[in-house]
Amino acid sequence: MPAPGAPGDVAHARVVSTAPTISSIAEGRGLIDDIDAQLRALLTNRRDLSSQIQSLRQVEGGPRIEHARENRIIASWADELGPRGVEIALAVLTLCRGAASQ
Ligand SMILES: O=C(O)C(=O)C[C@]1(C(=O)O)C=C[C@@H](O)C=C1
Repeated sequence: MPAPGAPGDVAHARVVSTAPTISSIAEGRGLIDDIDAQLRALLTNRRDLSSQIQSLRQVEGGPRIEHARENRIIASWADELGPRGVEIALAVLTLCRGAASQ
């Protein structure tokens, strides 16, 4: 396993909520819609970066999938969000690398 901070390591920093206190449903929904748009943009960037990494590894003769790295990623999501975090991590990985069997 890579040393903390080394390439390949997974950040485990705890994220603290910075959500403001809202005074109406419409305000809250507006903020949620903004967050969802940011999440989609982040996921699009993540998918593109993941695809480039997979291609670089394959050019070097390696496998497209790296299970040890995925396990560290899943663990970081579990640390932060519990069992639902694991589900999200698996969905993110499926979005970014397709089905694991490919
Ligand atoms: O970090 C890598 O080595 C990647 O290829 C990226 C990524 C990911 O999307 O997080 C995708 C496929 C690998 O199995 C592991 C992780």
